[in-house]
Amino acid sequence: MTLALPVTFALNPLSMSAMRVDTKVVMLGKESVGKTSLVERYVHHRFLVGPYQNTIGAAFVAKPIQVGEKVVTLGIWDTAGSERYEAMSRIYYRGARAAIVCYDLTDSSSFQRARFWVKELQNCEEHCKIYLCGTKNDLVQADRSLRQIDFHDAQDFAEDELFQKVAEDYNDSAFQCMADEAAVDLGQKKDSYFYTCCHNN
Ligand SMILES: Nc1nc2c(ncn2[C@@H]2O[C@H](COP(=O)(O)OP(=O)(O)OP(=O)(O)O)[C@@H](O)[C@H]2O)c(=O)[nH]1
Repeated sequence: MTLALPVTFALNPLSMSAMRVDTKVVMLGKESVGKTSLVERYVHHRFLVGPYQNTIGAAFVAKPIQVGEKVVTLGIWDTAGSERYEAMSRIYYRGARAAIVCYDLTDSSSFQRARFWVKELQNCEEHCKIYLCGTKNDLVQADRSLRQIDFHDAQDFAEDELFQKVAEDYNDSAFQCMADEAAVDLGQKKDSYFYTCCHNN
């Protein structure tokens, strides 16, 4: 089966409403962690060498992906990592069903920034699944002393958040039971998960 070619844009999210995508995915993380490179690598099978060019605002790419018998088209928003664009990034993650929060394995401050985005998403986008992604693994493989975020710290963070989520969901559902008895509609239940992965260009 053939897939349509991906389409890339750098424009306003509101103007994308005409394009049919099955689900919205947002890339978040500190500047220079490698969000654009990750998307480029996956969508266009290339790794751009040369001077680093920071993303301004955000870039959009629609990527059809074969999943069993179906084709699922992801609408991927690659946001700018610079704190200067933080307010804009909030616009781009709105309504996202998945967020890939990236941190650079060789930059501890990028992990702090990843924590910031995770908290933000948990507070503001309750139906968004969160995927934590450590980048630049090739640098760590070449020189282990470059690693600034221990694998277990990242794993602990994901697991702590996971169990925190379980407790919160339990609390919500217990509260919902009580509220149901009192015939109060509390809306939809929270749905948030963590995944960890390592990216190696
Ligand atoms: N060695 C190595 N370098 C990488 C990797 N990913 C990205 N880079 C480099 O890191 C720099 C930043 O990469 P980008 O993909 O532009 O980072 P970004 O997160 O999109 O940055 P912003 O647009 O500022 O948010 C570039 O010079 C890339 O070549 C990787 O996996 N390994």
